[in-house]
Amino acid sequence: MIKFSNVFKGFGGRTVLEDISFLIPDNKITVIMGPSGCGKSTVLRLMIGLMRPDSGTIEIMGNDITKVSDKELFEIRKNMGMVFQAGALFDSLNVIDNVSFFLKEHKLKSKEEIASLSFEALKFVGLEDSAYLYPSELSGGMQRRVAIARTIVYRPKIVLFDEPTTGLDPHTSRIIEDLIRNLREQTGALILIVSHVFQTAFRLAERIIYLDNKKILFDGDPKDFVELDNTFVNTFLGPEGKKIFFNYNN
Ligand SMILES: Nc1ncnc2c1ncn2[C@@H]1O[C@H](COP(=O)(O)OP(=O)(O)OP(=O)(O)O)[C@@H](O)[C@H]1O
Repeated sequence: MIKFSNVFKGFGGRTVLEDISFLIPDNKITVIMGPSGCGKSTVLRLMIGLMRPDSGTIEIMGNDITKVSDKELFEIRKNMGMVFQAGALFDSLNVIDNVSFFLKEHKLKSKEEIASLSFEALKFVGLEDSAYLYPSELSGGMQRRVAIARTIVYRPKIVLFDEPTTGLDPHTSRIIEDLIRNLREQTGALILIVSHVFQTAFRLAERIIYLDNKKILFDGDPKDFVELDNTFVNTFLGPEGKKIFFNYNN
């Protein structure tokens, strides 16, 4: 469970998040949506402790991370995985070494266990035959799949995705979306996705949090979201967004 309570965050005197509160349960795929610049990435960065709020509390699995030491934060973060938008792979390492990097770096398992867990993660994303290729030899979609394998290899209980399908073609986006759904089904992990791609949001979301104008304007069922008559939401979705939702849900 992730819980934000009365969180404020600003940069250089400009407020980006104003009195944000929400609770993300373990058993649902939650998607945070909102226009560019509304603070979605800031929410993710606060969640993994990369930055601290100006005020308010952020609980991760019952621990308020705004009050813990760096060492305690590191322990809590072992339960969290973040799949970055651009994949952020190490170009000088092949696929399997990218996937096993974190486990090796922190000496979390024996050599044999690391090898077996890494191949298992690669198999999950369907790339076991690409283990010895380098990132430059992979398509954009394959790079994102490696990034997912690299995150799930240490079995985090919470997996955060920053724009997982932005810039991908519809077919590749579907592969990534199916992987995210399988991940939830097979591991029961809490999945939180930040996305402004309507297709991805509406195919995956069991719950939507909509952020705009510094506030949470909606938190609930996707069906209620598209039916909401709110000026900000109407502008964001437009007739096209609503059409996409009803295409996926009828
Ligand atoms: N480290 C920082 N220093 C100064 N301003 C920042 C910083 N991080 C974010 N901001 C500002 O905060 C606002 C929200 O940024 P953020 O990246 O969280 O938005 P976003 O919703 O993720 O946008 P996008 O969808 O375009 O990625 C923006 O105006 C951005 O310029």
